[in-house]
Amino acid sequence: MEATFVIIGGGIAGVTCAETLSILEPNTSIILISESALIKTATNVLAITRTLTSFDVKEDNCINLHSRYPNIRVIHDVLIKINDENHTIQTKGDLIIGYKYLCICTGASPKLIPQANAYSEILGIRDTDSVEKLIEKLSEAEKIAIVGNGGIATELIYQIKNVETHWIIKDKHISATFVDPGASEFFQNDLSNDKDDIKPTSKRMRYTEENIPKSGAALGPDWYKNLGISGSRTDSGNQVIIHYEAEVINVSKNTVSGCLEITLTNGDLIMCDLIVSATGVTPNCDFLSENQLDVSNEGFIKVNEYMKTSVNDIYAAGDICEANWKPAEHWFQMKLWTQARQMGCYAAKCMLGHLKNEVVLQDFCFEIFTHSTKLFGYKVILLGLFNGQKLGTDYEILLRMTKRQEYVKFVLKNHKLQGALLIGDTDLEEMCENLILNQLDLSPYGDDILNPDIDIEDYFD
Ligand SMILES: Cc1cc2nc3c(=O)[nH]c(=O)nc-3n(C[C@H](O)[C@H](O)[C@H](O)COP(=O)(O)OP(=O)(O)OC[C@H]3O[C@@H](n4cnc5c(N)ncnc54)[C@H](O)[C@@H]3O)c2cc1C
Ligand SMILES: NC(=O)C1=CN([C@@H]2O[C@H](COP(=O)(O)OP(=O)(O)OC[C@H]3O[C@@H](n4cnc5c(N)ncnc54)[C@H](OP(=O)(O)O)[C@@H]3O)[C@@H](O)[C@H]2O)C=CC1
Repeated sequence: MEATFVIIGGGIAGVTCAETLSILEPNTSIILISESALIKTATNVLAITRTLTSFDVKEDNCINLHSRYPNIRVIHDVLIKINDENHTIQTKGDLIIGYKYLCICTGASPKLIPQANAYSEILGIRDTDSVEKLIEKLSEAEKIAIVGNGGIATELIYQIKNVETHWIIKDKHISATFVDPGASEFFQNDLSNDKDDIKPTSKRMRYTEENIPKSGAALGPDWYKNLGISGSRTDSGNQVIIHYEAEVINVSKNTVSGCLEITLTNGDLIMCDLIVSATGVTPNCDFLSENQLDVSNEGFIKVNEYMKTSVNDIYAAGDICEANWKPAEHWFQMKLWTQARQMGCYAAKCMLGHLKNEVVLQDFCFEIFTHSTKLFGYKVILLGLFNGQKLGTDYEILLRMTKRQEYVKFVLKNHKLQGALLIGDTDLEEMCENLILNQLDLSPYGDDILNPDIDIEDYFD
C-alpha cells in the first residue's frame, strides 16, 4: 500500500492537513492514519479579523471524511515505526505503507504530576474518555484539588459545581498562562458567583455506537458545554480555595478515610478525594524511526519554517511540533487548536509546494499571535505580545476596566502597540490587529487611545 501523502493523527492538525491537501490536489493519494475511530474537524469557521478565526471542533467518523474528500483514505491504526530510508511506515496492525511525504500530527498527552503513577485518583484531561472518567469520579467527590494554572484549570474551576475545590498554583495570580494579575483580579469577581445559571442538562452530543474507541484527539473549545461537571455536595455548593505560589511535594493516602493527603511546598496540607493534574502536555512520540528526528528538551519534534523535520520528506504539525524557526516579532507558539489548524494547513501547502518544486511563502498567520477563547464566561481575545512576552521589562501598559464588563490592556513599546488583551465584547480586535501589524506611532493620541468616550476607530479613518 502507498500514497503520495501519509498523515499520522486524526486530531485537528492531521485532519486539516489532509483536507487542505485534498482541496488543493483532489487527484493525489492521501492516507490518514487515525488511532481513534472518531476524528476532529473544524466547522463553522468564522473570520473575526484578518488573522483571527473562531471555529467549532466537531467529532466526525472516518466514513464522512472520505465521502467529503474521496481521495483521503482513513485507516484506523497506530504508527509504530518510520523506515525513512525507504520511505515506508509500519503500523501496529502490521501494515507497511509507502509515502512520498509524511506528516506527523500525533499531538500530545497530559503531563501529569509525578505522583499520578501511584494513585488512580490523580487524573488528567485530554479527550472524551478522560472527561467521562473525571465526571464519574467527581460525582462521588466532596473535595478535590486542581493543580496547574493554565487553560484546563481555568476552565474547570469556573465550571465545577457542588464540590470544595483547592486550586494549587505556582504563581501569584490565577490563570497566569493567559492573563496578567489585573485581568486575573477581574476574573476573580466571578469565581465566587452563583453558577446556577450554568445548568448542565443533556450529555455532550456524540456517536452512540458501542465499543467505539473515543480516546485520542484533544478536546476543543466549549468541551464542557453540555456536561454535568459536578461533585457530590448538595449543601453549600461551591467553594474555591486558592493556594498561591505552591507546588505539590507529596501525595499519600489516608488508610482510614481513604482520602488523598497533599503536602504543598508552602507547608499546607490538603485532604481530598480527587486530584486533577492540569499541568501541561507531553508529546506523543511512541514510535521509532531509523534516523532520529531532532526534538526539543521536552521531546517535541523540531520543525523549520516549512514545517519540515530534520529527516528527509518528513513534516510535523500541531501540538507534537516545536516551531524551530526565527519567529516574526509578534508571533510565538502555544499549544492551541488555533495553531494546530494553522500548522496543519500550512504543512499541507509546504508538502505540495515541495512536490511541485514551487516556492512556498510562509503563511500570514505566523506574523502575529492570535487566540480567541472564553474564560470565566467572558470572550477573551489575545493578540501579539499580550503579556509583554519577549519585551523584557521595557514596555508600557495601558488599561481600561469596567467591572464585570470589560478589561482592555494594550502593551506598548516606543509608543507602538505590541500586544493586546481584550476581555468582554470590546469590539477592538480588528483595530488592535492592524495597529500591531502596521506599527503606527501612537504618541499623538496619548491616553485617548483607551478613552471609552472616544471612538478610536475614527482616528484611523
Ligand atoms: C480540555 C482541553 C480544552 C482545550 N481547549 C482549547 C481551546 O479552548 N482553544 C484552543 O485553541 N485549544 C484548546 N485545547 C488545545 C487543543 O485541543 C490542542 O492544541 C489541539 O487539539 C491539538 O491538536 P493536534 O491535532 O495537534 O493533536 P491531538 O488533538 O492530540 O491529536 C493527535 C491525534 O494523533 C493520535 N496519535 C497519537 N499517536 C499516534 C500514533 N502513533 N499513530 C496514530 N495516531 C496517533 C492521537 O490519538 C490523536 O488522535 C484544549 C485542550 C484540552 C485538552
Ligand atoms: N481556552 C483555551 O485556550 C484552552 C487551552 N488549553 C490547552 O490545552 C493544553 C493543556 O492545558 P493545561 O494542562 O492547562 O496546560 P497549560 O500549558 O495551559 O498550563 C499548565 C499549567 O500547569 C503549570 N504546571 C506545570 N507543571 C506543574 C507542576 N508540576 N506543578 C504545578 N503546576 C505545574 C504550568 O505552570 P508553568 O507555566 O509555570 O510551568 C501552567 O500554569 C494546553 O496546550 C492549553 O493551552 C486547554 C484548555 C483551554
